[in-house]
Amino acid sequence: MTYDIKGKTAIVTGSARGIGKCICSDLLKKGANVVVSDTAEDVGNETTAEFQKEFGESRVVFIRCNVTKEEDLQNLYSKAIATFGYVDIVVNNAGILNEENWKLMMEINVTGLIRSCQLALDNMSTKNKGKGGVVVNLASVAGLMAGEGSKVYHASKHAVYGYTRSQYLTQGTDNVRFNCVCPFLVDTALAQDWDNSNRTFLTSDLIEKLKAHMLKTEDIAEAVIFLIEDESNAGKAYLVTPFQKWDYYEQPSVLPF
Ligand SMILES: NC(=O)C1=CN([C@@H]2O[C@H](COP(=O)(O)OP(=O)(O)OC[C@H]3O[C@@H](n4cnc5c(N)ncnc54)[C@H](O)[C@@H]3O)[C@@H](O)[C@H]2O)C=CC1
Ligand SMILES: CCC(=O)/C=C/C=C\C[C@@H](O)/C=C/C=C/C=C\[C@@H](O)CCCC(=O)O
Repeated sequence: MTYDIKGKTAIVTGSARGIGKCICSDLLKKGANVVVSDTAEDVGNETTAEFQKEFGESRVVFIRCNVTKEEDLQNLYSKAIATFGYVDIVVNNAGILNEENWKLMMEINVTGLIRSCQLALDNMSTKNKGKGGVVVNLASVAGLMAGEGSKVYHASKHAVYGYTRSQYLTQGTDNVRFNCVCPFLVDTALAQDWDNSNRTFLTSDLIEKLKAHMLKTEDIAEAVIFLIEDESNAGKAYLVTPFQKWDYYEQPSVLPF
C-alpha cells in the first residue's frame, strides 16, 4: 500500500541544512506542507525563504526548536498544528557527532528524538483522537555495527534503532508507523566530525576508502520518502549504503520460540 504525501503536513527536525534540508525539499516536491526546524535560526530562515520562493509561501514555515528542550519541542508541535491543522509526518533528523561532548550528543541523538516520538504519538495516535501518521528516525549504519573512533555516537544510533523497532510492536493500537533509516557516510558537515574522530583509530588507507564511497544527501531523502510511502514495512530499519542494494535490515531473532 502506498501512503499519499500530497496535502500532508511534515515536521523535520534539524533541517536548516544537510540531510534534513534535502528531506524537506523532497517532501515539498511531493506536495506536503513542511515545518523546517533547527537551532540555527539564521540558516533555518534562509532555507525556509528559499523553499517559499520555489514552492509557495503558505506551504513552509520555520519554527526554531532545540530538541533537547522540552518547551521547544512542545512549541514545535503546537505551532505546526496551529499553522497547518495537523501533523501527519515527523522526521527526527537532528543529530550531532561529538565524542568530547558525549552527554549533549546523547541528549540530542537519543533523549530529544525519543521525546519528539512521544509528542508525535500524543498528537497523532488514534488512541488520542489523532488520525495516525508516520515517523521516520535518522539512525545510521553506526546503529548496526561497531566503530572504534566514535563509540558514543555508535551507541546513540543503536538506541535509535532499538527504540524505533520497539515502537513498531505497539503500532497496531496507535496507527502511527515507525521506521528508521540507516545510512552509510553522507557528504555533510557531520561527516567531517566522523573523519576527525576516526583519524587516530582507523588507518588513513581505510578512511580514504570509506570516504570515497560517501552518499549524497539526495540518496537519504529518497530513502526517507520511500519509507513514508511504503506502508507495508513498518517497524523496519532501512539500510542505505553504496555497497549493496538498499534494503530492509533483517535482524536475526534471539528467541528460541
Ligand atoms: N552525514 C552522515 O554521514 C550521516 C548522518 N546521519 C544522521 O543524519 C542526521 C543529519 O545529519 P547531517 O545532515 O549529516 O548533519 P548536519 O550537521 O549537516 O545537520 C544537522 C542539523 O541538525 C541541527 N541540530 C544540531 N543540534 C540540534 C538540536 N539540539 N536541535 C535541533 N537541531 C539541531 C544542526 O543545526 C544542523 O542543521 C543526524 O541524525 C546524523 O546522525 C546518519 C548517517 C550518516
Ligand atoms: C557520520 C557517521 C555516520 O552516521 C555514518 C558512519 C558510517 C560508517 C560508520 C563507521 O564508524 C564505520 C567504521 C568502519 C570501520 C571499519 C573497520 C572495523 O574495525 C569495523 C568492525 C565493525 C564490526 O565488527 O561491526
